[in-house]
Amino acid sequence: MDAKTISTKLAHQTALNGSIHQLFDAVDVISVQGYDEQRRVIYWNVGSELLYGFTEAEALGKKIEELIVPESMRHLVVSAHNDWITKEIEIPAAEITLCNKDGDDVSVYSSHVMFTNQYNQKQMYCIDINLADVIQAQEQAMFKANMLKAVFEATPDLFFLMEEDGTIVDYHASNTSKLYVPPEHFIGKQITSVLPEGVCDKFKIHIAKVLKQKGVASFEYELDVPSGLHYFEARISLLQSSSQVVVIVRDITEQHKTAEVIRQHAYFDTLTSLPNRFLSLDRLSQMLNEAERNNEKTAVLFLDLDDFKKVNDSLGHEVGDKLLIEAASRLQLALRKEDTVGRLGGDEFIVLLRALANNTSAIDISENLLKIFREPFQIDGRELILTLSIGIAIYPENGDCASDLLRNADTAMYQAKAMGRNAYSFFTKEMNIVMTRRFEIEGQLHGALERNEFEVYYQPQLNVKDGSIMGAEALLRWRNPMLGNVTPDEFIPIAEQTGLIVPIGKYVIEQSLSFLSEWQTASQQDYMIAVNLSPRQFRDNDLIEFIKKALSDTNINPDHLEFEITEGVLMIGKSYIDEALLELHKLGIKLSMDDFGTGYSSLSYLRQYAFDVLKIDRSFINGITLKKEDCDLVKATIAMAHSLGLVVVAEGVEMREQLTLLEDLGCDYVQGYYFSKPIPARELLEFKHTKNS
Ligand SMILES: Nc1nc2c(ncn2[C@@H]2O[C@H](COP(=O)(O)O[C@H]3[C@@H](O)[C@H](n4cnc5c(=O)[nH]c(N)nc54)O[C@@H]3COP(=O)(O)O)[C@@H](O)[C@H]2O)c(=O)[nH]1
Repeated sequence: MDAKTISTKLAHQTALNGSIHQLFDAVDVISVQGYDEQRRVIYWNVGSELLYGFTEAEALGKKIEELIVPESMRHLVVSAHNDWITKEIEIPAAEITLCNKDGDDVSVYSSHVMFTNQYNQKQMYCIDINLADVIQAQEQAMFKANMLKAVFEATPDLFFLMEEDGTIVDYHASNTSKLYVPPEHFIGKQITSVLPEGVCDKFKIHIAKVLKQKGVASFEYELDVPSGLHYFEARISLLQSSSQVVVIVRDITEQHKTAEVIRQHAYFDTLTSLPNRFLSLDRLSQMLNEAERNNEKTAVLFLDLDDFKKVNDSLGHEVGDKLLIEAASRLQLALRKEDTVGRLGGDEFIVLLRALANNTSAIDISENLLKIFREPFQIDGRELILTLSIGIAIYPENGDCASDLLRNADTAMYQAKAMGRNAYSFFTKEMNIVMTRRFEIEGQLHGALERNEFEVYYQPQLNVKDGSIMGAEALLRWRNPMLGNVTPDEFIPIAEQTGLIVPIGKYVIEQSLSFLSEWQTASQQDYMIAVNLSPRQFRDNDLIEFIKKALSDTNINPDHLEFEITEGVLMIGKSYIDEALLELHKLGIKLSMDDFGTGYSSLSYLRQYAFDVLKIDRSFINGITLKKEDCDLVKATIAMAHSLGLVVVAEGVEMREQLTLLEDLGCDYVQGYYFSKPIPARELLEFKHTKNS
C-alpha cells in the first residue's frame, strides 16, 4: 500500500470516528494534527512530535502557520483553509514541504479531512506521512537503476530477459551493433525464430534446469555470424519471484582463439604443425583401443632423417628447418587421411597406420615413403637429397601399449641405420636384447668413474728392427659389479653418445701420464704413451688446458705423449677440431692417425694435418700373410706414409709370420697379442721382450 492510500484511508476514518484520537495517540509513524476553525492546534499526536519536533504542550493552541508552514506557503495555506470553512472547497491531498521546529524542510504526503463536531464547530485534521523514507527508497531505486544502466553500458555482454518458454521479453546491449539480429526481430519472439535449432535446444535445456534448481546455469555455443564463426557463453539466472530468466551472453571468440593457440602449442609441433610427441602417442593409444576392439593390426613407423645433423651443421638451422617442413609435408601427402604423421622432435617423425590388413601393407607404405624421399628437396634454390631410416613395430606382435611400440619401432630404426640407412626394418625380439643391454650399460656408466670401476691397461708397442719397447697404448677397461667386464667396443660408443667420454677421457689421460712418469723413472727410458681421443672430447673447451696441466703435473715431455684419432674426427670438419689439433701439434704432442684403411683412408687428411704416426688397422694385418691384396695395401700404405714423413705402427700382430713380413715391408713399430695383450700398469713395469723371444 503506498503512502497516499494509507493517508487517505486514515483521514477518512478520523472524519467518521471522533474517538479515533486514541488510535492516533499510539501511532508514531504518522503525524495527525487537529485544528479548529482558526487553525489552532487542538490535537497533536506522538507522530507529530517526532516529525515536527514540537511537543504536544508546545503545539496546542498554536496556529498551523506558526508551527509547520514555511513563510512562503503561509498565505496559500490560510486562504485554502478559509475556502474550505466558508465555501467547503476541499484542500486536496498533496506532497508538500513543511518545516520542523528547527526550520528544516520536512517533506510529507499530507491528506486533510474537515468535519463538524457536536458543537457545530468545523475541525480540520491533517494526516502527514513522512516522505523522507519514501524519497530515500526512491533514490535508492533510482541509484540501483542508474547503476544497472551503467553496468549494462560498461559491459560488453548482451542481457536478455526471457520467459520460461524462451520468448525474449527485453534486452540490454551497450553496443547494439553486437546484436546480429535487430531487436524488432526478436523482442516478443521465441529464440527458435532467431537461433539455430541446436543452439535453441541448449538454451531450452539450461532454462529448464535453472527453473527447476532455482540456480544459475551456463553453457557455450557457436554461431556463424556475418563476421565469421563466433563463440559465445550464455549464463542463465532465475529472476526471483518470477518465471522469467535473465540470460547474459558473452562473446568468447577471443578466449577461444587464445585457448586454440595454447592447444596448438601443447599438442602440435610449432615448426611443422604436425601432432607433437604427446598428441601422437595419445592418438596411438586411441588407435590401439580401437584395434583391440576390432581385432585389427596397427603399425608404428619410427622415422629418422639420415644425416640431418650434417645439413644443420653445414647449411645452418634455417635450411634445416625448411627441410623439416618440406619433409613433414611430403609425409602427410603420402599417407591416408586415417593415418597419423607426427613429429617426435629433432629429425624424428612417427607414422601410425591404423587397421592394417597385414605386415605387407606396412612394407608397401615404408617403401613408398623411402621412394618419395628420393626426389631431391628444393630449398632456397638448392637441391638437397635427404633419405630416411624407418623402424617398424606392429601391434599386437611387438607390443600392446604406445610406449612399448614406440620404443620397439625406435630400436628397429637403429637396425635400419645399421643396415646402411635409407632402409626400413621390422622390430625383432633379438633387437630388444641389444637395446636392453645398451640401456643397462648406459645406466651403469653413469657414476662408474666415481665408483672407481675403470682401470687403464697398456699394450706395449715395439720397434720392429730390434724388438725393443718403444712405448704403449693406453686402453681403458671397465669392471662393473652388475655387468661384469664390459668391453670398450661396447661402452666407448655409449660414453661418446652420452658425453660421459669427456670426464672418462680425462681420467685416461691423467692415469696414462702418471703411469708414464713412473715407468720412465723406473726404467730410465724415454717411453711413449699413446692415448685414444674421441670426437666428442674435442667439443670440450677445457681439453687443451687440461692436457697442458696434466703434462706439467707429471713433468712429462709433450713429445712422449701421442694422441690417436680416427678419420671420423677429421670428417666432422669443424674449425674447433682443426684448432685443437694445431694446438696439440704446437705443444709438441704427437698425432697418430688410427684405424687407417677402414674409412676413406684419405691421403688429403694426412697432408692437411700435422700427423706423426699412421696406424694400420688390424683387419689388414690379419690378412697380410693370407691375402695378397691386404699385403699390397699394407706395403703401399707404409711407402706412402714414409714418403709423407710419418712413422708406421701396425696393430693386431698375432703371429711371427706377420711380424716378419711387416719387417720386410719396412714397418717401424708393431703392437699385438703376439707380444702382449693390453695389461695392467704393474705388469707392464715387469714386461720384457727380446726380438727372438
Ligand atoms: N676414446 C677411447 N677409446 C678407447 C679407449 N680405450 C679403448 N678404446 C677404444 O675401444 C676400442 C676397443 O679397444 P680394445 O678392446 O681395448 O681393443 C684394443 C686392443 O685390445 C685390440 N688389439 C690389439 N692387438 C690386438 C690383436 O693382436 N688382436 C686383436 N684381436 N685385437 C688386438 O685393438 C684395440 C686397439 O685399437 P686401436 O685403438 O684402434 O689401436 C678401440 O677402438 C679403442 O681405440 C679410451 O680410453 N678412449
